[in-house]
Amino acid sequence: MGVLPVPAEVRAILLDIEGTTTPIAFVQETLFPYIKDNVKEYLRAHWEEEECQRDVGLLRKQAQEDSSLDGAVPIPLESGSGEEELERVIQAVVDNVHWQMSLDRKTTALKQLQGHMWRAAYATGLVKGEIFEDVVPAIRKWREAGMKVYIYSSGSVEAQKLLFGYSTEGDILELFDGHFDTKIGPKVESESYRRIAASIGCATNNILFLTDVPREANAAEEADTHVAVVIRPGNAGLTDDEKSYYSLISSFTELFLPSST
Ligand SMILES: CSCCC(=O)C(=O)COP(=O)(O)O
Ligand SMILES: [Mg+2]
Repeated sequence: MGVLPVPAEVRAILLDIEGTTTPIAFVQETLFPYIKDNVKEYLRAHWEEEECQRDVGLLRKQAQEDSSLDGAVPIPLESGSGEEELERVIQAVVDNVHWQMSLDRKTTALKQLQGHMWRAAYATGLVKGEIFEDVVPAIRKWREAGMKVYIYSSGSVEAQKLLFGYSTEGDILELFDGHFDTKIGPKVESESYRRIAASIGCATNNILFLTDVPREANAAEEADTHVAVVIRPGNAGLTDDEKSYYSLISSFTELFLPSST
């Protein structure tokens, strides 16, 4: 087992979810198929609700921005009433969601809808958020040492709270001091890490960001945030350059806090 000393100036640990706290397989083989299989039925059942209409509005706006992309799927406005017209628009939303998911896009519009759809899957016990076994004990230790702990995922804050609120370890939301999603900015842009630091009320170099994705680590580092790349079973491989450049950990237990005994 390796040991990675945490710089003394670090006051907060910022955690990615997929590939860091949680197996990629859980997201790709459980959460995402649930959306693909249920989106049409969900839209039919919730179409008249304000939240659903807000989600569709966001998806429509995103579709307009995406109109020049290969394979993009537009979402028309409902013109008139009637079952057939409703089905036409719903089918366009379904096709748009499937298209975005085929590219694993991280748009806020897609992530908002996904978060709302997973509510029922978690609440009925169909799905439980999977978490690597080292995660909870390590976070407890960090918190005892006075560290603040935050989540930053492309998954919406609502989706994050469901995953940790209905997890294989029970409701562990109390372990986190806050949550960030793409509303603060994309994970591959350094400005997002400056905004997160401002929101936490610290300097960017008071934060250590743990992620499986080198592009995200690179963006955080550009903002002067400390980073470590997490290697978990099922994660994408790293290049030799990435392996030698980044601090790597394969378990949260490898982080060594200055005050740890
Ligand atoms: C928060 S649960 C769903 C995860 C998700 O939708 C996703 O895109 C994962 O992105 P991450 O930034 O956690 O790698
Ligand atoms: Mg990730």
